[in-house]
Amino acid sequence: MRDPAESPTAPLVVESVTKRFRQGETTVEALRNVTLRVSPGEFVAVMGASGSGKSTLLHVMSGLTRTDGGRILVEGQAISDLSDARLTDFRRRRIGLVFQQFNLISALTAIQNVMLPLLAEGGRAGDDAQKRATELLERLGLGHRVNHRPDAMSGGEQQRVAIARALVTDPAIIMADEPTGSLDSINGKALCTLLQELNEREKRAIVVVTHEPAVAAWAQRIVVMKDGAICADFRSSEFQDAHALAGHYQDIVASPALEAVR
Ligand SMILES: Nc1ncnc2c1ncn2[C@@H]1O[C@H](COP(=O)(O)OP(=O)(O)OP(=O)(O)O)[C@@H](O)[C@H]1O
Repeated sequence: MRDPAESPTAPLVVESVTKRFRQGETTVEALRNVTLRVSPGEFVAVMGASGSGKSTLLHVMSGLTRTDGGRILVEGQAISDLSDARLTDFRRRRIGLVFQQFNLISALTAIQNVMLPLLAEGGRAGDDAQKRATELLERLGLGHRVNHRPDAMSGGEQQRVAIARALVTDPAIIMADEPTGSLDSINGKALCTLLQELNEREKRAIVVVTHEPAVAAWAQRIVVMKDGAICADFRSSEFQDAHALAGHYQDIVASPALEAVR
């Protein structure tokens, strides 16, 4: 019988993943046996205190960092089985990555930044790539910024360019690491609204790492990490508002005797 965890329709499956780092004489267990399944069209927020392992989890899920044990499957593809070159190619095509610092190339215009993942592909180069990048920028309200360089754009605009770049290959999943971390509250809220629209209208699977309950409240499901393990997994709809959700999250983080839920 087929293992349901290997369903090709699951955009992301994390199976018993471990990751250790050497820090001088000691070894830090950044991820301890983490298991997580993201269903098609699901919007998941990963929360946790500083050092709990959120960024490490995002890095291994996206193939930026190799695991020490366990498996990561993106659309059924075990990314740990891929060579470095094939993993780089797979990540470019199937995973849309968004970072706190936008990570745009400053010498390139907005449209050139968005086209980059397609140009690396070769097949969709040229007019097609330009058309798709223009459409995406227009859809994200940046039609008037197509030929601007990042330093001539606001933080909110730069992050929308980064989202357009993440979407341009029509990836299986969007993964974002503190995407509102460099934005003011108005632009942060606009970014969350955009992510929610992409999730609701286009059924995009999204995983956002954040330490802010106000950001996590936009997701349907919230997993909380503590000491490298998932210690809570609940739905945001269980809470009346972001304030109530923040209270629950603080209780979880403050609780001394938590056991991993998975
Ligand atoms: N490259 C590295 N080398 C050594 N230790 C690391 C490395 N990356 C992470 N760690 C350690 O792994 C643990 C988890 O770190 P991680 O950055 O994933 O946490 P985080 O929850 O994302 O924290 P923050 O919210 O502060 O970014 C921490 O103890 C951290 O010091």
